[in-house]
Amino acid sequence: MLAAAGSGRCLGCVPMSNASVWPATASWTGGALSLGGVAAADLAAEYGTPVYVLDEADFRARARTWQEALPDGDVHYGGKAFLCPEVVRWLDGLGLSLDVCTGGELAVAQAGGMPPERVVFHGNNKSRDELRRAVTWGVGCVVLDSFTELDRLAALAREHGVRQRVMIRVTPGVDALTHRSIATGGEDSKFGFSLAAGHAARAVRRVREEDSLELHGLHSHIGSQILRLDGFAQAAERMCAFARASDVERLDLGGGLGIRYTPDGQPPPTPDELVTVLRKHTAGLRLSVEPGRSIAGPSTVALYRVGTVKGGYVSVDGGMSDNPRPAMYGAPYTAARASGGEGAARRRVHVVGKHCESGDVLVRDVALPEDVAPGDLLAVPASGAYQRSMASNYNHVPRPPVVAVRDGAARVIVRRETEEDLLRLYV
Ligand SMILES: Cc1ncc(COP(=O)(O)O)c(C=O)c1O
Ligand SMILES: N[C@@H](CCCC[NH3+])C(=O)O
Repeated sequence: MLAAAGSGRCLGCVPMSNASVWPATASWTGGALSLGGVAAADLAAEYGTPVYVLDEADFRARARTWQEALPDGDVHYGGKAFLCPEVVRWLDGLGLSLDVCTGGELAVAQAGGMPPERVVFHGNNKSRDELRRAVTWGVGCVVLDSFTELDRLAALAREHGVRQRVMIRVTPGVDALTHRSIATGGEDSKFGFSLAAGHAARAVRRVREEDSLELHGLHSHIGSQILRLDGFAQAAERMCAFARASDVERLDLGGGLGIRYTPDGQPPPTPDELVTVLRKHTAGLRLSVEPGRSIAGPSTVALYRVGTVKGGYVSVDGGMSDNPRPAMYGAPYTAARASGGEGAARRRVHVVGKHCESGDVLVRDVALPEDVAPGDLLAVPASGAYQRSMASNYNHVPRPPVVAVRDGAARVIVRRETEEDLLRLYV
């Protein structure tokens, strides 16, 4: 465990807000970054690089902001953004519920001791085995995504003598104005039951015919990294009308609120602003939401060590294996030197990874100190969502650890993968 950053001087502390790309406890002294009261340079020396540094206070504060925005509803954290047993324990302590979408995420929820009744199980292709595990563990709710699954779950619940609570995932036919790979509410989608085609209404009827299923509510999720409220409002209006027509009292309107990745990026609406829009249409209904990125994303900074500098290319010791988002979605990021040395003139460079393709760019066209050099530490903020959770072993690169920082102390909550871990997989 690391001790507090030496200087104790906090220059330019960045308050937690939707306008900043740095976590709540980030501070800069002489161009050197500290997080949670621990110097980035010390974190890199102790835990190596690349490393994800998670500001626990920031994560917790964002979770609480959602709870405060919806005091008469339920907040289910979208575990796909980032999950590990320690985070499950934080969520449990805070009183949040947890959305999981695979057997693996279910296993992490169990390992972290989440009460099963606060777990919601999503997914468009849950296997019989996954459903059995959910039913026998006693998950609070399964979100049905197809008629095949409806039959499968009804039979399993009957077999186990359980009346399983379910929600029906509805495709509201809404364009969320986000990258097409992460838009999920449009008519042509692999997710859910179409509202327009009447499949959602048929699913409601079918669930009500099954003694082993209890209709708990309706669900929609229109996509992710959404920065405008129009799509949410449209979905809320349609879902609310459908809920009233179907005599259903609970509505889960999913996650999807975007975050800011770069200082000049569009600031996202706050949870409060989003809930206000949802509430306009859903008065009288019990509402739940499933934020993932907007809690985990801003909490974490990725630290990399510069290995080579060649013209406009600054190569670091990670890349698309620890952050596939730029390559997959053209996602913008920013970077800053974290190891000190303010005031130098700047030049525009690309921060690139160590993988064997040209698309392995972590940050495109960013201004870094002109004298950026091998050995420098670079920090990439807004790295908490869909990075460690989507990391791969491309080129047999082991995945980085996650280190939580808080009140001047650091501790590993996900250990670094090793080459031995990878070699153990092979026969
Ligand atoms: C069903 C469901 N709920 C919640 C989320 C979390 O979304 P976000 O991380 O964008 O808040 C997702 C992912 O987009 C999802 O598919
Ligand atoms: N993986 C996507 C988000 C997926 C949302 C999950 N339903 C991203 O990195 O932006």
